[in-house]
Amino acid sequence: MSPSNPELSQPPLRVVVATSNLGKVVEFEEALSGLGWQLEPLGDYSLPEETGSTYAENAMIKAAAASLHTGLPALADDSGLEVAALGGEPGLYSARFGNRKDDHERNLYLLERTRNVQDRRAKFISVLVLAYPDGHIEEYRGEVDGQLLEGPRGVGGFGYDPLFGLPDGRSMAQLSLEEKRAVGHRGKAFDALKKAHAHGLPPRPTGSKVN
Ligand SMILES: O=c1[nH]cnc2c1ncn2[C@@H]1O[C@H](COP(=O)(O)OP(=O)(O)O)[C@@H](O)[C@H]1O
Ligand SMILES: [Mg+2]
Repeated sequence: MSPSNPELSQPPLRVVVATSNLGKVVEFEEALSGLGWQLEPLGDYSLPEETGSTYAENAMIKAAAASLHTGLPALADDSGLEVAALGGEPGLYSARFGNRKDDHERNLYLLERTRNVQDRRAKFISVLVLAYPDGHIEEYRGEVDGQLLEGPRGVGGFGYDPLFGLPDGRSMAQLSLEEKRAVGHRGKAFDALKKAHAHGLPPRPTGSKVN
């Protein structure tokens, strides 16, 4: 390591993971290992309500609030499942679909709502927002197409993963963390983020844009 290289002499970029969803925390850590960032937990801080009308707005609300609270850059994800036969439901409201209380109940409700439905097309969408304390925002999006299964398969992942079928016949819950990152919506959004931050990018100078 040459001390004359300013990038290598920078301390690691500290980034707050602005989610209280444990499934997402695991995926953030796995996906970002290798970037050299120091990921900081959200701690006791409660994120504001998702009052936006798009995934990007919701992710921005969460990331900006966490960044303001901590004085550090903060990374948030807003994501959802869109089922073609339900006109894109649950979409933005995936986390509270049918007012069901947990992932298991929401999956049962989804199966109920799609019983005897022939068109099983579904897609997962993730939007990641990295917000800096000075108000600068970066946004990355990823999507994956699949088929709603007739019943749950697999025990990995979280949320609707056991009901989300991939072209190879497996459900998203049957993939390892690495496999889900390679084909999944959040993994694709992370790929875009990592591409923009390749070369061990140091904290961005105020006012300039990274992507
Ligand atoms: O990778 C995924 N697999 C399965 N379900 C997911 C995935 N990503 C998001 N979801 C579902 O969509 C919901 C999106 O939640 P949202 O991003 O609004 O807030 P959350 O971080 O509070 O859960 C999750 O609670 C989960 O049910
Ligand atoms: Mg949401």
